[in-house]
Amino acid sequence: MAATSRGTSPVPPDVRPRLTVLSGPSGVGKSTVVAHMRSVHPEVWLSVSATTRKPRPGERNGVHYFFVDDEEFDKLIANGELLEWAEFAGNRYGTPRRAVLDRLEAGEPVLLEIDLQGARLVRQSMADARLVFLAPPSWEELVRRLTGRGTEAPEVIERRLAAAKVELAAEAEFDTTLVNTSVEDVARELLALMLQA
Ligand SMILES: Nc1nc2c(ncn2[C@@H]2O[C@H](COP(=O)(O)OP(=O)(O)O)[C@@H](O)[C@H]2O)c(=O)[nH]1
Ligand SMILES: Nc1ncnc2c1ncn2[C@@H]1O[C@H](COP(=O)(O)OP(=O)(O)O)[C@@H](O)[C@H]1O
Repeated sequence: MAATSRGTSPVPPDVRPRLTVLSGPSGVGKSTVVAHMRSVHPEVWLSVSATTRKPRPGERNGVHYFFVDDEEFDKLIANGELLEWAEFAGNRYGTPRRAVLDRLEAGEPVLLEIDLQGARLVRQSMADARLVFLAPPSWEELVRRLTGRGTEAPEVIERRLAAAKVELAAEAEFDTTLVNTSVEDVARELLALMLQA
């Protein structure tokens, strides 16, 4: 079982953890980097978003996302249960508010993996959040990764690449950029950032 008790937390006692937001274009490797970091440090907590997107093969409800329909998503918004939400490439995604605030109040580092619009909303509502941009080594490599993943139809890939152009242009809004050349290196750097005061 994953270690979750405070005793196994990687947070040094004198550090007050902040909210870290990891963003970057579709296909850059956000999920891969986060999965690697959590395989090495299972005690690091990652917010699980709600989405109206259909699950991909292997994705599990409550683990990768909370998969909901449009009506349920409307209710989450109406009840104020989302810290932020955005529409991305035809689906809606949102961060459940309560779980994030509980973790921060408990003094644990919190990681959100969300899109550019969500990152901007978090910056507005939580001024001390740390925004980390995950960049591809090159545009060609981003196209290769998104296409090579093989999870989206060609027209969905086109929408995501169009969104990627917008996202890449927003890099300067972030506090830090990490270039995803080596998954292991980036995962280590991301954890180090999360544990910084
Ligand atoms: N604003 C916002 N974006 C999210 C949330 N959860 C996931 N996303 C983003 O939605 C986009 C699409 O996610 P997904 O369909 O899983 O595709 P993938 O990230 O390319 O594998 C990505 O940029 C995610 O980071 C959320 O709760 N809020
Ligand atoms: N550093 C890397 N080098 C090579 N391929 C990578 C790297 N990081 C991720 N990938 C691959 O790129 C594809 C997209 O990664 P994924 O984590 O799904 O991206 P995102 O979550 O940002 O959409 C996957 O096939 C993944 O295996």
